[in-house]
Amino acid sequence: MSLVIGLTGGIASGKSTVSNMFKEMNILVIDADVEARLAVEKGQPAYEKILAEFGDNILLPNEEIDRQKLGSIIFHRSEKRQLLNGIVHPEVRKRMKRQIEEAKEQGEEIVVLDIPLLFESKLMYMVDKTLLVYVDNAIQLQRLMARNHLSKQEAEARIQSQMPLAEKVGLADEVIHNNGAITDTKKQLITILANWGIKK
Ligand SMILES: Nc1ncnc2c1ncn2[C@@H]1O[C@H](COP(=O)(O)OP(=O)(O)OP(=O)(O)O)[C@@H](O)[C@H]1O
Repeated sequence: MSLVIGLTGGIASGKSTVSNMFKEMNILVIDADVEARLAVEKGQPAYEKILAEFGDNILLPNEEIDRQKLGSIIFHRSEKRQLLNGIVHPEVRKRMKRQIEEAKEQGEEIVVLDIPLLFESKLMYMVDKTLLVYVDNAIQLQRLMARNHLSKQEAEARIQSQMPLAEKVGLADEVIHNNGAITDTKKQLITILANWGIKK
């Protein structure tokens, strides 16, 4: 069998926590955020395109793209954000597809794609099953404030800029409720995998 699982959630909902559980089970995880970083490295197709659009003042002294600077440029300018996404997203999709193919060739039966914006970017076609890591809003707020040292207001603003987790619940094949202890989260994961025919 071969199964591609799309893992998603919201900010600080517990995606990395669940992704680490997959890795501990020796299941390959492809991380969209990592691929997005690699896709804009010097020498990659997106690099020259970004320079052509944004100019070389977005470069660091080592000629790599200053992603923070780029982030601040696109933060308040949606047309620039769309332009950048139009360059980077197709490359990320290509990289992930290539890795899925390579993994299958090497006999991997299960591959996880960790994609924070799986539903927003409508990438469901890339996976066989979708798995959402859900937390209640109050816990999400607490964990985000603690992890990123944010005020309540800052954390709320970040959560509110995303598609509500409650809305994502309706789109996912399976949901892990990550409100409780990590051990409980792990149990839910094992049950879901068993439902999908995967024994770990
Ligand atoms: N069940 C849990 N109990 C207690 N703390 C948890 C639990 N799950 C996750 N956390 C903590 O909550 C924070 C957010 O979890 P994690 O980093 O896994 O989320 P994420 O969805 O990957 O976040 P992001 O997409 O924002 O990087 C982390 O500090 C993590 O250690």
